[in-house]
Amino acid sequence: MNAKIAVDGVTKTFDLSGEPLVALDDVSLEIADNEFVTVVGPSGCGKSTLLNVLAGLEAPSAGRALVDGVPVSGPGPDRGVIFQQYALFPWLTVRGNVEFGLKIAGVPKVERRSRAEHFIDVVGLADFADVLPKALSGGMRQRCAIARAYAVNPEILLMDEPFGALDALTRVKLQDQLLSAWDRERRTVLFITHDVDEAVYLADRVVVMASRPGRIHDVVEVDLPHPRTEEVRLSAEFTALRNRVWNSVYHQGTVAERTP
Ligand SMILES: Nc1ncnc2c1ncn2[C@@H]1O[C@H](COP(=O)(O)OP(=O)(O)OP(=O)(O)O)[C@@H](O)[C@H]1O
Repeated sequence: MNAKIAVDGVTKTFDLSGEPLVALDDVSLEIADNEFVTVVGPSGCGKSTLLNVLAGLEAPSAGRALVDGVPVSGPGPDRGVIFQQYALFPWLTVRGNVEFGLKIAGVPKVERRSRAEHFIDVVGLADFADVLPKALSGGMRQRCAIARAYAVNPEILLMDEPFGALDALTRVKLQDQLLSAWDRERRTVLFITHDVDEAVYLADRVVVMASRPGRIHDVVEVDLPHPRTEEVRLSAEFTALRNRVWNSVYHQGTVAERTP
């Protein structure tokens, strides 16, 4: 595989009140250019730590994270990060928030405006461009955060449970919007979730992690067709994959015991 992202034997140990805590134990993973990979696993298995290492927010204790073959040494404009809590500036409008990253990147005003407009439209917020975040619903705020991340044109999107705080209906809508944005503007995506359905619906590949120590337990290829639609979501193929991932997440002991 021509890897866009490579995680090469990454171990991350934290100091927990004087005791070492192995959050990631010798984790290796390759993600191809424009691939959509989701990560699921029990609480505390190291999903966010893995994402933070790739974002350059945490340094590995051993091993390396590489982007285009270059070791990650800190955050960079090639990687857009979206967290569960939409970190919008409350004093800026939707347009102002989306333009902010472009301003920092030194993009001239006219281009800033047209790029922001384009991505606000992509996430379906055109009618709310001049509204402050306090007047938006949770789902709209998260769409604004996604537009902001997309606008700076990062090659990689690192998303840490971006829809975790939303109700089920909004979540499904945002999954569809994210996928249609991804169909139009392909990116390499690493997307963390607790939701097995979400993991399967969005992904080309689902990585299942296990805890204590945090490690990769299973990798499931998702060969469902694109565009993903309600028909795909309700198909027998989707259900079979979902059951497979569910068993891998919730019956890890059983699977491991069967492995010689
Ligand atoms: N800064 C830190 N200092 C000490 N321990 C940490 C730190 N960050 C994470 N940990 C520990 O590392 C382990 C993995 O945490 P991480 O947040 O990566 O898991 P997670 O799979 O994302 O969990 P969740 O699904 O609950 O968000 C946990 O046991 C956590 O307590």
